[in-house]
Amino acid sequence: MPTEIAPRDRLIVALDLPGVAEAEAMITRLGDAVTFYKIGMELTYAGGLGLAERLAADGKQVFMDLKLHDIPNTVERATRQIARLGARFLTVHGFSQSMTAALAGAAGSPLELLAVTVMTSYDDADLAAAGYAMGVKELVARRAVQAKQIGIHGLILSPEETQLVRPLVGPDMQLVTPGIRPAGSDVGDQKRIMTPALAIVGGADRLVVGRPVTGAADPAAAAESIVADIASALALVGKTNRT
Ligand SMILES: O=C(O)c1cc(=O)[nH]c(=O)n1[C@@H]1O[C@H](COP(=O)(O)O)[C@@H](O)[C@H]1O
Repeated sequence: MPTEIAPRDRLIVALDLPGVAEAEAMITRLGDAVTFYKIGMELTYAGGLGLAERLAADGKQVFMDLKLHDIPNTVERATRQIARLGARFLTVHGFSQSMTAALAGAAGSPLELLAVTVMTSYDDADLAAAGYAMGVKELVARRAVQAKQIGIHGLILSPEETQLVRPLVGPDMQLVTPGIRPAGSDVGDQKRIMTPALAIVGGADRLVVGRPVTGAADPAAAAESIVADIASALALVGKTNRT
């Protein structure tokens, strides 16, 4: 059965910062406002693996966003190493070989895999330029179904596709959406975006938010505001208890 997720645990803050000292300072500023952190490529390449282990040991939930994609042997062995950190989530690009290999590497560990469908900075024109003969929605749907068939635990997609994808994958896959922009915040390089409340109303289980929190004058207040939006949106749709 799906378990309850508190509104606060639905906010994942992306620690896209240049070093461990900056990340630790941000974590201190955020305090109890944030329970779930994402460590991506920038911080990992700046020595962030130890921080991931410390955060997990301190009781925070950790999402390693390393977007694995390589030959199956490499993906499987890399996943096995990452599983030792104590993180909850790891991203893998939504290609069948990589998803299958990552699942093998995570076997026997509590690590849950999230398949990246189509980056939220991409639109139909970007896919066409990369040689794809289908648009964003079609490719997200195709990769979502493949991920489900392979046994992947959840998906990274934009909030624009959650309503399309949920019926394709059933109730148990976690739909995790970056591309979150509170009203009035800078869009930056994102192309498929939505506010926190609308993303939750549309069926996102968890929201990944970086710059609107870490770049705010008061990051803890920005996080609390998003958590409040999530709680209101959940109340609106009467959905407090599903994953
Ligand atoms: O895998 C991700 O987390 C991810 C996938 C995607 O399609 N788009 C996307 O923005 N992300 C990540 O989500 C975060 C979004 O950050 P902001 O745009 O600053 O809120 C960044 O850490 C991205 O690496």
